[in-house]
Amino acid sequence: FVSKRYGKQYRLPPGPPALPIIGNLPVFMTGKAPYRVMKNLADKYGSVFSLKIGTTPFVVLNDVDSIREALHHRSVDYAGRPCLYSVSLMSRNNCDIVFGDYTPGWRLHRRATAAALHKNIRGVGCEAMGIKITREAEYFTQLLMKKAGPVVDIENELNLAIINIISQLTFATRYTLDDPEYQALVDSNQKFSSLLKPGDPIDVFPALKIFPSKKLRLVQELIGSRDAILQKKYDEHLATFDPKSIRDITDTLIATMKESKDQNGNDVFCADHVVMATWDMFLGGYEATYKTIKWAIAFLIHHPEVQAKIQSEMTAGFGDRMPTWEDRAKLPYLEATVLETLRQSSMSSMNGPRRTTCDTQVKGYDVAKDTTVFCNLWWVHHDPKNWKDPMSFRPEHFLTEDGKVSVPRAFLAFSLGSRACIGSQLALMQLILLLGGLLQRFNLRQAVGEPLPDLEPGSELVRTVGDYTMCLEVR
Ligand code: HEM
Repeated sequence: FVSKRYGKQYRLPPGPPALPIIGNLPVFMTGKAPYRVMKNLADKYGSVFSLKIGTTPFVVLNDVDSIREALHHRSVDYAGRPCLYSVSLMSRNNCDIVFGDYTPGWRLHRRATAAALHKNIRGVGCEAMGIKITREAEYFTQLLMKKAGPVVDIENELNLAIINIISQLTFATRYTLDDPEYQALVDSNQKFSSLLKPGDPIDVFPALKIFPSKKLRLVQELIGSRDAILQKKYDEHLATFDPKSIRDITDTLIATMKESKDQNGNDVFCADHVVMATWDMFLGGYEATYKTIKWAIAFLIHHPEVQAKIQSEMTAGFGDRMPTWEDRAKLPYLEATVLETLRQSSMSSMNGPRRTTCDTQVKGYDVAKDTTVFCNLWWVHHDPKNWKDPMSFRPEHFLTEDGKVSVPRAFLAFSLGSRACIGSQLALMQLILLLGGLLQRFNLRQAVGEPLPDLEPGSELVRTVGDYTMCLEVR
């Protein structure tokens, strides 16, 4: 595993032999979930190993120490994103945060968007997000009251609650279930995430873009339907913008856009950056949170004893009213249940792909500039070296003996370093307040005559629990 370049010796991570042209692409074609395949390769080659997909080099990190070293201690070295052709189309040539590469312009964009998000969460010049989410939890449970019964599907109501939280934050707008704009927003978000598949031929061999393909047609259709909403919202905000009355994140970002100039007086933050940041709010804020709550409810149906503990905690803390963000300190068991859901589900199983921005190292191995790096968060969250009884759903993984919340260093659901999730606080607020509100009003039980939710997801990179129904018992 020692290679020589320009007379210098490099110690490269080991890995399976690669075929000409396609490299190790066949390892992704077994039908097995990629994070399981990576764990099996780690057993054979060690927790840091390398692969090639087409001609692109990949390094996969499978243990908490190497991930912390790379993403935290060498944060900037690992802060790039690989540029995928399909993604650059969707993100207006990488003008967004999630997919954009690590450049001075991107850093400004991320800083401005994170600042806008935190101002709106705290409620600087507008109502704080905690209040909005508690109110949304109230609407959510009122809609469910009409549906309670032995076999209930809550998908539509849950979708609506989360879209409404994100669209209040982003556009100061709420929807009803029958609003066509709401339906279009849900459809375009769900279809976009289904297009983000690793190893797609168009991304491995971008020269294929000259041939018509179903994927590219779908990407173009979805860009059209997404922009019909996001661009329209931006145009409306710009036309009515008043710096003395900031309504939401879009206004906060428009204010930043109007102020941002580089040393030569050129604009460095344009309309595309604002529109793509609003897309990021939906990509992260809606999709990830929706999928995690769906996981949480599935685990809770399997574990009525966990529901009972959360309900007693709420009764002891503040009676039978809806929980607020100020109640968080009184709800350690609920918070631990949310963290355990994030660990067990490991929705973002391999983290976002990173690109090395320079020649660097990890665990004593050399990693060349422009290597794509994946982190096997699923395995770190299930490795018995890190967790006692890792396959069981136990909120106690996140509690000290005296019942206080404690987050172990192997918990990486929101990633680490200069590209860590900017929405982790908002995500926790949504998860704690929506789940708390739901359990305050209902017991969640196995649907009568139906199986328990299936907790084994398919083989996709984004681990998603399948659809299920439940028995919703009013308390
Ligand atoms: C349960 C909910 C969520 C989970 C599990 C989650 C997890 C993650 C993960 C693993 C990353 C990848 C970071 C990396 O590449 O290292 C990420 C990135 C990101 N998340 Fe979240 N996230 C959630 C909710 C949110 C919310 C609510 C927002 C905003 C409203 C958000 C916005 C973002 C953005 C903008 C990025 C890109 C950061 C960058 O590339 O610099 N996320 N998230």
